[in-house]
Amino acid sequence: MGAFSPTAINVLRSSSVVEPKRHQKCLVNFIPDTKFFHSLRGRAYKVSSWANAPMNSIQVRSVGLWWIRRDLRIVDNEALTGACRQADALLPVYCFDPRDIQPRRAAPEGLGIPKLGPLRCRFLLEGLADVRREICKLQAASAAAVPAGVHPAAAPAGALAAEPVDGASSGATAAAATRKGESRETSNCKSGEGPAGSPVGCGNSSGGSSSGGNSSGNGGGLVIRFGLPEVVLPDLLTQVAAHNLKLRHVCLHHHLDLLEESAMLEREVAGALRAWGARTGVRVSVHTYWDRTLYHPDDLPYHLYEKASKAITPSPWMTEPEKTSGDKAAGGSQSWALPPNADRTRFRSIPPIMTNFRKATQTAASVRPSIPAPTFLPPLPAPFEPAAEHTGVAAAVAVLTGRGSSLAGRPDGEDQAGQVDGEGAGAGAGAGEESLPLSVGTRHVGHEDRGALGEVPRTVFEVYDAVCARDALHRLEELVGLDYSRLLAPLDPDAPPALHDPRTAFPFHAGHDRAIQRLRYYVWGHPEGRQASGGPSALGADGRDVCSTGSTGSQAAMGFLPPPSLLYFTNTRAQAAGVDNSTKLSPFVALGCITPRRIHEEVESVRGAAAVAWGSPGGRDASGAGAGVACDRARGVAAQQNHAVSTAACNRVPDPGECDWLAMHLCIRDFFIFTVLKEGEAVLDERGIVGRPVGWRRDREAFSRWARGTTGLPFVDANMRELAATGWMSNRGRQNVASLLTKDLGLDWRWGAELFESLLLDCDVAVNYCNWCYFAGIGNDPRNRHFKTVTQGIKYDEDAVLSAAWLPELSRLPPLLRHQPWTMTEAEAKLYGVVLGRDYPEPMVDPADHIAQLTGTGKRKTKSAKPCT
Ligand SMILES: Cc1cc2nc3c(=O)[nH]c(=O)nc-3n(C[C@H](O)[C@H](O)[C@H](O)COP(=O)(O)OP(=O)(O)OC[C@H]3O[C@@H](n4cnc5c(N)ncnc54)[C@H](O)[C@@H]3O)c2cc1C
Repeated sequence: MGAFSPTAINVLRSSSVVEPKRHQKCLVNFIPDTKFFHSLRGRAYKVSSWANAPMNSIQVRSVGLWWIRRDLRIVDNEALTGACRQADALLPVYCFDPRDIQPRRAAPEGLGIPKLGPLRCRFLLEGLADVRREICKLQAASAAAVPAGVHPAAAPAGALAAEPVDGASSGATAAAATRKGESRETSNCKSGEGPAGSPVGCGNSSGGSSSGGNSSGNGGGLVIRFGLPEVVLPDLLTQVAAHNLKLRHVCLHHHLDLLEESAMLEREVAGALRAWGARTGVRVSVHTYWDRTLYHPDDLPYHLYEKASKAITPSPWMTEPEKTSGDKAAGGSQSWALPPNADRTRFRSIPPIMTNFRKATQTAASVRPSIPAPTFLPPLPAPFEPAAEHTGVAAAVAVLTGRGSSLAGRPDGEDQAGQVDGEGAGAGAGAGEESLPLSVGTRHVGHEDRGALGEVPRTVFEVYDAVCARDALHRLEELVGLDYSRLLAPLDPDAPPALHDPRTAFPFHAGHDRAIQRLRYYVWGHPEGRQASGGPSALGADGRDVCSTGSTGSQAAMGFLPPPSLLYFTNTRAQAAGVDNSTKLSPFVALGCITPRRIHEEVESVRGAAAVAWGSPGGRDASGAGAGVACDRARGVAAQQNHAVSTAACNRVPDPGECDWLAMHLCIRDFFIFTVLKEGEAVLDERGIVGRPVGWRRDREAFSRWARGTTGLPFVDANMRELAATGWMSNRGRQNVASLLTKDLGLDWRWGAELFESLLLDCDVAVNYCNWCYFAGIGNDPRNRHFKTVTQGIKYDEDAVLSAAWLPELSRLPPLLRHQPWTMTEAEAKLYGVVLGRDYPEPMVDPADHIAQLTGTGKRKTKSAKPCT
């Protein structure tokens, strides 16, 4: 008798009593044959054979739909936590939206290159594979934690209790037991995780056969689709509704993005889901969250800004936004009618000068604490739950009916065929039970029709093909002179991640754990965050490790653990080369692998330890003492924070000032984002934030030399080639190449911004376009940012490490000549075998304009730290 006990079978049989209002759910599943009946309100329904109902699935009444955007993490994710809170099932969905990948502007006005270039696309695929793995682990752990006989959604974490398959308690037990079995199987993926952290048997990203999944990737995880979210999401819900006939409530949870283009998309998605709800009678609600900044928009000290910016006249772009009935952001204290990305008036008082913003904000606002990952994930709803064709419930159905376990359900939310009175079942979106349209179709859903989760594409080229962006990719390749198919190996979930270019300053792969590892390495000196690949920092002309403060693996093995790089942050951040000269956290932040507030938390805990070590919250006391004596205390504080501080790290406890320096940069990032919220699309406009017309040149040839790194100015060229090949460029490099493009070549700054947008691993449209506006002189910063690029190179890449790594044609030259090859004498040219104009281009602009008198090294004075005794 399969998994059902005789009692359960009796319950099943007796359940077919027709009582529409109270036992709708029973009607759906247990009326023996198709028949018409009338509800208490007089509506007539046709109900299909119960054998066709989706009996092998746990029927859910509410679904939390987590629309994953730039929040590829399960820790500190309010959208995920919200979606889990009151749902029987959780449906995490990621959409490759063609609009995020295709060009921002078509040629010839724009560059016609993909917004999402291949390097960041690859980083995104890694991030997706990582979050999928994390979800999968948590799903497995949640299923394993559910006691037999309890629907997983009824387990802790506040999920609403959901009923198991109607009346079939032992059936539910069987289902739960099956889930347990599955979870055991899938939880193997934890221990079986390969060296790359790749999933094994967890619905792996290749979609290949694995112990926990099937070929459609139904071993758990998230749904991955190509298409417009406003179309994809309702379609998925239609599938869910077809298999969950008791579905009453769908709650969409997502983080907000920036700019009007995103606000519009979010409105469209909410509208499409509400329309779907109106058609199907399922109540739809929408909850939005904000995670883009360190400080939450609700917490900013607007009153202080008002004071600071009394004299400011609004820019010509500042118009009142149309008031719409936006969704109130969930999560407590939202006191605004519109979400932040749709309400520019709210940010009117954000000071135009960054220092004013930073000082007021850091003085008066506090950072919200991060939130942990949910301890429990509701299961995926049918038909996306792990394959259950052979589960106890399905087997019992087959036995009872004498038929196979083929399924039927609502084939399509729009199909109201069973509603013979023609009354719109969904007329009352948000209506209660009575308006739920009952099962109508008799379409048999075979195995091949089960919801496939979808796979993480193995190559970036699959992504471009799927969204018709191959031509755009070719244009990019032509522009930068690279063939990305040679640079980017496919993602292999069963192998360690492909090696980066050994010259890269960003030798990291996406993922939350990797972001945390990097953060802890940087601020605490945790050795596991040290990367094997040293980047150009290891390539100093004299063999010296110029910027990196880390140790090699063998040094670590000998007990020489690295001091935290944070110790040197103020000194090294401005440097143009090196892995550890700066945190390298921006790509993780941009993709949402980690939040700025999580970084801030770690920095604050270091500050706690540092303040103790230095004997004062402000850092070193006047005598310069205070370090060594307090190392033990520092260790104690760190231990309380669950950090093992290495002896070497303890010997070099950072001055709290270093912590301030890092926190300040996170605040600078906020400034750009809030400026964009204030100024809106103006940051994308040719005339920029201040609305100033400038006659930008549109010389393709000149732009192409800049993009390929053949301007003849080695510091600029090395940076541009590094960007094209690795997706990374230091802040120093970005400033110099932007200055050359806008101030010396006078080329349209938006071309530069578009190329950066496509190539940067850390591209954030607000930060990128705002920075470009500033360099183009059309931001609202009064400073004229015109750089002497040759001098800058000598100052911030003293040993010409970058040119050595990226300009092989100059690598034979000594550092000073690598910075200024045009100064070679004939004898030197002969000696080194380099002819300007043949091996390396003549400078596009007069190099004399790029040389200033050097006034120092440009490096801050290194603070000495006393070792522990
Ligand atoms: C023309 C131009 C374009 C830029 N485009 C981007 C972009 O698309 N995305 C992006 O994140 N940064 C951008 N930046 C800012 C800056 O270059 C990078 O944030 C920084 O280089 C990232 O390296 P890091 O993580 O090691 O930063 P660190 O120096 O270690 O700083 C820590 C964090 O502070 C923030 N931060 C530091 N400097 C800045 C800054 N100038 N502006 C904003 N945030 C900052 C970042 O989140 C960074 O991760 C741009 C700068 C310029 C000049």
